[in-house]
Amino acid sequence: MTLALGCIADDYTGASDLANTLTRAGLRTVQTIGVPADDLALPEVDAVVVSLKSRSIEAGLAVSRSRAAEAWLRGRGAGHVLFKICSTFDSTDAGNIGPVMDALRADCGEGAVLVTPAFPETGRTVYQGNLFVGAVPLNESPLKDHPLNPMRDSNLVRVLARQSRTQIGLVDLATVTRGADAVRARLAELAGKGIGAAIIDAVFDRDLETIGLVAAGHRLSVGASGIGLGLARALVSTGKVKSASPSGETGAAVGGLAACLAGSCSQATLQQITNAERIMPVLHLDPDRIIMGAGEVQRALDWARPRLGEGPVLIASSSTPDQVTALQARHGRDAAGHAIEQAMADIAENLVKSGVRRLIVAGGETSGAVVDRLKIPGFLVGVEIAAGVPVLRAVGAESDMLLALKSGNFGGGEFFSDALMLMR
Ligand SMILES: Nc1ncnc2c1ncn2[C@@H]1O[C@H](COP(=O)(O)OP(=O)(O)O)[C@@H](O)[C@H]1O
Ligand SMILES: O=C(O)[C@@H](O)C(=O)COP(=O)(O)O
Repeated sequence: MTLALGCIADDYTGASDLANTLTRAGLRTVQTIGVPADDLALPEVDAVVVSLKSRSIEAGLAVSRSRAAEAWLRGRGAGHVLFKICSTFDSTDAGNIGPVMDALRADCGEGAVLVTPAFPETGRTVYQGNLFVGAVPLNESPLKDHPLNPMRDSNLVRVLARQSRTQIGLVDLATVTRGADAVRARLAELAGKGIGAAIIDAVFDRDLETIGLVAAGHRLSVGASGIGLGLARALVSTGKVKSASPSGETGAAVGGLAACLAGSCSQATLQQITNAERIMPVLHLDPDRIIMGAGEVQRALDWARPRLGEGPVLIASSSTPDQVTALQARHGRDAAGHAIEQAMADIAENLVKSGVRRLIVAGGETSGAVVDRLKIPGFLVGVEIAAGVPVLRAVGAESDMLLALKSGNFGGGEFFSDALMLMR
């Protein structure tokens, strides 16, 4: 297998979002959990997305895991590696976008790396280096209240400069609009000044196509699914990949019981949970009791098991920004996040033992904890439920399962019922 494109995603929902985008753009794509074991049977593909849970861990660990993934991808022929980050640039001043980018850049000897989280299909656009989420700048969006990485600066040149050892430049929209040669000239100018990375503006998919054409001639890029779209279209239009029509199939129906877990506290997920109350039983966990180890997991299982035979259930730890802040003040941000993620993983593991084979998880870190606990080594990408969220079929796992890993911010108001309709 010689890969046309190698990808390293810093969380699992982000990885399935990218795998979905690449698949829809005609690349045969598989999503792996971590660096694949030698004996994992992978189909013949154009792109592999290695999913890491490295967005919110210590920067040194994120770097070493990302480099291991890069080595594996380059070893399979990937000339270009995309480091997939969140479309809302989720990170802190300690990292991990800057440190990982610096390390991958040093490994491949890249001049100036193109960086953009733009993903217009989901309302993420970048202008003059400022990230917009829908109609508002990042720092006015719900991401200002993210439980792990509150985003309070919209200027990505500044944000990335605080995390990286290299200077950060800007390739503005006027340059992108003039086309690929203008972008190449600007990048060369920045690299000549010793600037190691540039935020590049993008508002429409056509901007990402221009960026993809340029990036495909480089060894490394950093961004969200939008730049993945640009790269995929460039690989197809230049004949490096023969476009495969996305089958949208994940094989035979798996049947079995269905459940939903929500650990995301995003505004979108909170609304989706409220709407789900109309169509399925919903249990709201008590986060304090989870952290104190007070039997909350057992309470959830005792609640869920008798109901599962009747139809899907939803178990949520999610709370409003004020409640999240208060909980973190009582227990600490990392301790609270970790304990709740592990409780979700405990619940998922036991639900699968009870026969759940169709599982929807809302939240990137939450999905990471759940998928790790279920020891799923990889996924095939199926139909799209909502922009950035496909149905996934587990490969190489103990149980034949369908999953949907939803980024906290993605999906329409009826996401849970939309997903269940497509997961048979
Ligand atoms: N009620 C709560 N209070 C505080 N933190 C919570 C609560 N519920 C979940 N969390 C934590 O918040 C984080 C949410 O992150 P994540 O799952 O990545 O969601 P998103 O996709 O919205 O970023 C996780 O670490 C999760 O354990
Ligand atoms: O790019 C995106 O927005 C998503 O693919 C993503 O990374 C989601 O992260 P979470 O919101 O933490 O799930």
